[in-house]
Amino acid sequence: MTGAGAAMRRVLESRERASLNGEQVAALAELAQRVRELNEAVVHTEVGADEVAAIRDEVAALTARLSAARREHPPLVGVGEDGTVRHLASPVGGVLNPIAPPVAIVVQPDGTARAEFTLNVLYEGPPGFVHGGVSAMILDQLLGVAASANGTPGMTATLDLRYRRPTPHGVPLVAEAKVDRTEGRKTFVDARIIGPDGRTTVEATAMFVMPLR
Ligand SMILES: CCCCCCCC(=O)SCCNC(=O)CCNC(=O)[C@H](O)C(C)(C)COP(=O)(O)OP(=O)(O)OC[C@H]1O[C@@H](n2cnc3c(N)ncnc32)[C@H](O)[C@@H]1OP(=O)(O)O
Repeated sequence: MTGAGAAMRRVLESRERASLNGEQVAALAELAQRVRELNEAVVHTEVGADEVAAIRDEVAALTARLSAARREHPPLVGVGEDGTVRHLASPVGGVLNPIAPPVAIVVQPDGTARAEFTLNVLYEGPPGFVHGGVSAMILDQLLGVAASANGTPGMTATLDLRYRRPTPHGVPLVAEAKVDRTEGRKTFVDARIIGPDGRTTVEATAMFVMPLR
């Protein structure tokens, strides 16, 4: 394991996070997907007040059933040689997190972290467009994955954003991030979100710093 990977493992182990096997992850990921669909249905529903009240009570009963056995912290899956962590409950693409936008990040052979995704109305800011904070969150994660894939993971120390034009929701988007350079414990990474017309909507530059301990 690289020094960076070992350092990130120390950071995560100090949080006492459990690992799940593939079968457990798949089962909970399916549950999370059903809850995502529920979330969207809540925003769009036009059913009457009595039906809303009945559904509210059913949802409360389901929450009580799930809470019958609880972990103290959300689980993680593994730390790779480069320090890459699969954070199952991440608010960006975490398969167990029902509020996570569906952003699956893939690292390409040249080190670019890339994701193709479509955001629904749950992530709306201005009508018809993605909330700027959601774009920032997705870019922060993508930038962090690129830094990790470079063998230089760290904590976000700075995140600079330039919102060039509104990012539409309900259409396919692409986001990419790539390391520009490293200076000691600092890693500088650039990223952007690209709309369906091929034009950049948001640009970001971040500096990640590997904590000493
Ligand atoms: C694969 C998973 C991807 C995950 C992606 C998501 C990542 C996240 O969301 S991380 C959460 C958000 N970020 C945070 O909470 C970070 C909070 N801050 C910290 O933990 C610390 O301040 C940390 C680790 C950034 C730096 O702490 P520390 O190691 O003590 O840094 P320190 O020794 O003071 O500084 C190291 C260098 O970095 C510089 N630096 C540190 N912080 C900053 C900053 N905010 N701005 C500019 N420069 C900074 C210092 O000036 C110093 O530079 P030099 O070596 O040239 O003098």
